[in-house]
Amino acid sequence: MGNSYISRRIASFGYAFSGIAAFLRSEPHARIHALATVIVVAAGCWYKLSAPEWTGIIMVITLVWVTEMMNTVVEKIMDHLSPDHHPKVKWIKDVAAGAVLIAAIAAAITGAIIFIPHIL
Ligand SMILES: Nc1ncnc2c1ncn2[C@@H]1O[C@H](COP(=O)(O)OP(=O)(O)OP(=O)(O)O)[C@@H](O)[C@H]1O
Repeated sequence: MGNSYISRRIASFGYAFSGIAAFLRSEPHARIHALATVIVVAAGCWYKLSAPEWTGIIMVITLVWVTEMMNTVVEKIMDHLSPDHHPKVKWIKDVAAGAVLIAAIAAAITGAIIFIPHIL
């Protein structure tokens, strides 16, 4: 029983990693986020950010990735369940996109607060 529980948990990790790979393969947005993440992490190493600064950067990078992935999931669900144009679908997709926008604004402000003093 213990072994099968562990095998199921390992399989779940496999599905989660294949989900991340599928997101990167199918969504051009995801590749832009990946490039932006690499640039921000490289800049963080270059400016030798402190532990609290890294924590802030990692939190907002995560927030942007998670909201973008959930927004994509919402879009795919709605396109699958309701391919026709519908005001309720518009509301759902617009609110999901709004969540991504909030995360992106928070990331831009946090990035500015952390990096501008280093650059100056
Ligand atoms: N079935 C629909 N019914 C009503 N409005 C829709 C529908 N599909 C899309 N829209 C409108 O078009 C906008 C864009 O939707 P879409 O699914 O094309 O996402 P997108 O912003 O192009 O995302 P991506 O570029 O990641 O594909 C939605 O936010 C919504 O306002």
